[in-house]
Amino acid sequence: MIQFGIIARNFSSSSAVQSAIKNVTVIGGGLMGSGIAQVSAQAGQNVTLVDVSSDVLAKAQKSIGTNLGRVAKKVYKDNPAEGEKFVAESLGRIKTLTDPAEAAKSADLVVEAIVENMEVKHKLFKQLDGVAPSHTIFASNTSSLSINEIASVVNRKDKFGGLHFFNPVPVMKLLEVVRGAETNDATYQAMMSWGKSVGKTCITCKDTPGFVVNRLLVPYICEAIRLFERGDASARDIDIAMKLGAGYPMGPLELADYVGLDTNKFILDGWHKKYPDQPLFNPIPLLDKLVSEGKLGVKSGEGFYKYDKK
Ligand SMILES: C[C@H](O)CC(=O)SCCNC(=O)CCNC(=O)[C@H](O)C(C)(C)COP(=O)(O)OP(=O)(O)OC[C@H]1O[C@@H](n2cnc3c(N)ncnc32)[C@H](O)[C@@H]1OP(=O)(O)O
Ligand SMILES: NC(=O)c1ccc[n+]([C@@H]2O[C@H](COP(=O)([O-])OP(=O)(O)OC[C@H]3O[C@@H](n4cnc5c(N)ncnc54)[C@H](O)[C@@H]3O)[C@@H](O)[C@H]2O)c1
Repeated sequence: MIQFGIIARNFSSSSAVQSAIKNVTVIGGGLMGSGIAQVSAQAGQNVTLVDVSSDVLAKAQKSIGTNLGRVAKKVYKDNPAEGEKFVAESLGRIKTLTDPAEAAKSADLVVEAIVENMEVKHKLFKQLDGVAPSHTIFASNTSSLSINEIASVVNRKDKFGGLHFFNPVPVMKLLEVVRGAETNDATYQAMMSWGKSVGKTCITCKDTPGFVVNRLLVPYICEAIRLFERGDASARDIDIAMKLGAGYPMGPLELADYVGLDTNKFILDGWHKKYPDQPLFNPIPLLDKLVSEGKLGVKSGEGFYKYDKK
């Protein structure tokens, strides 16, 4: 029910926050990009969703339609015709393209949600910097990479920041707004208002590893894996403990499976390489083993638990 509140706020005219940003280009049509496109379109913005794969774009449009339907069913439960109109209009605001450069030409804001790889992100932003209008703000949804390092390849460093959403995007209420070393006040303010306009509660973060949430969440998940690895408690009991004893919606091992064990490992390895003296970032043999066996969590059908393959 709490989730419902925030979804409704996305497009309720009485509480909607206005943003000067009207045209948003979301690059990467996977799990996060499709969610970011959805909440933007729900909030009345013109969205261009870009992916290198047209199959991914078709899948994204389908899942956005399904998720908008979920929203409509709840918000317009007494007025199904209005609900259908809401879904059709929101979907109508999303166009899809496979060429990021073309999509950036008309953007006020570009939100990048592509693969978590510095080189690939650099290549993309370098290309976009040459074609996007000078007023266009660039933002990355990176989970664990440095915003300053991503921004290092563009000229518009003052118009570059982080917009870190959480999975599932339509449900999770937080947006971390990351100020890089050179992000100027106007860009920061524009990112904050845009975040509010898409229904999120925004917090301000510095460009430190994991910002706020992942800096706390990743070591917490890792400690749970280590606890399980030592044989101190079963996976089920660890998860029950944190749900019933600490009020978390998911236990840490369920959450690790949900986020993806490969993603957890990628973040940990990256931080370990950069900060070898921080014991919280040390590699975890059990995590390495599960990933090497292809046990990546929900998406692969098995991690700490078994799942029906999607
Ligand atoms: C690693 C990265 O950088 C950062 C991250 O993203 S870290 C991960 C952050 N995410 C979390 O911590 C998630 C923790 N888990 C949760 O909050 C909840 O378990 C959950 C929201 C995922 C699911 O909630 P749960 O009550 O178990 O399931 P369910 O009843 O199916 O869903 C609750 C609501 O969310 C909606 N929902 C669930 N999954 C959804 C999805 N993928 N898309 C859209 N809506 C969804 C449901 O429709 C339902 O809406 P309602 O309450 O209005 O009816
Ligand atoms: N999954 C999460 O829980 C989560 C949460 C917050 C932030 N993030 C971050 O968001 C980003 C995306 O994560 P995701 O889980 O959505 O990944 P994903 O694999 O679901 O989607 C990434 C998409 O980007 C596309 N892509 C790759 N290179 C591209 C390019 N050059 N141009 C256009 N499209 C390209 C891929 O085809 C793929 O569809 C990553 O930086 C990740 O760290 C992920």
